[in-house]
Amino acid sequence: MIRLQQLRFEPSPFHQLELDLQIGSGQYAVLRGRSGSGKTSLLEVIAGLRRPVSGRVWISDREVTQLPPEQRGLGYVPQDRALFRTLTVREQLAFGPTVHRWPSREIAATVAEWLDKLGLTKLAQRLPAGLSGGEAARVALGRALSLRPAVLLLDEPLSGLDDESIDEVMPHLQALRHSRTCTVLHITHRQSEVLSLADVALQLRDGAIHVVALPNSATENEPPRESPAPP
Ligand SMILES: Nc1ncnc2c1ncn2[C@@H]1O[C@H](COP(=O)(O)OP(=O)(O)OP(=O)(O)O)[C@@H](O)[C@H]1O
Repeated sequence: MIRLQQLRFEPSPFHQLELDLQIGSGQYAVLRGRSGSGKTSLLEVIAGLRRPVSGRVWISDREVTQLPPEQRGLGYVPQDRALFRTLTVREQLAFGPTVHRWPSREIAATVAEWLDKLGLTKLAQRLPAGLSGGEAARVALGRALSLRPAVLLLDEPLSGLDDESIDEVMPHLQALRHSRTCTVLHITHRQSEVLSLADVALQLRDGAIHVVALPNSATENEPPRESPAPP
């Protein structure tokens, strides 16, 4: 669950806004907004990388507004993916659990699980420089998921990918949606990603987060289990 209460943040003009939002546990929310509307800044506030001017951030029934990023229980895939240049694919996935001092057997098991789920096992020894765009996107996803976060923040996870690479990554995002194992907030410019993935479609516009109606095709089999609070 992600809950934002009367959230105001820098840079200007966003410090004049008060954003309210609730995304229910296990829901996959897709947020659109014009370039420069503040989507990345909002994700950074939720992740703890940018301090809000005022307001509160809740993750899974726990207020995290004052907590550093690593104590918030979330995974974050930044827009540029920011893979570690000198770490292999296996080491990227092991990074979070290692920093959090998981037992080595548990680290090995979770890394093996995510390498397998994301189709990365054969690439485990590769460095990021040797990866295609679709492979790098899957590694960034695996690095964020290996800590089993309650909340996953995805900043344009398919940006810069050609159609074939999108087809390669999309099934993993859809599997994540259907697994209901974590609450996802996914930023995009593309309506196609809303239609393929969203339980909840949101738009950042005129200083507020609006809930956008989804065509039946996106929800016909699986209606959202909980509606976000009205903005
Ligand atoms: N550290 C900063 N200092 C000053 N201005 C900033 C800073 N970071 C972002 N901005 C500005 O805030 C505005 C919102 O940026 P942000 O990256 O959050 O928008 P966005 O909706 O994610 O855009 P895009 O879709 O193009 O990625 C932009 O005008 C940007 O130039």
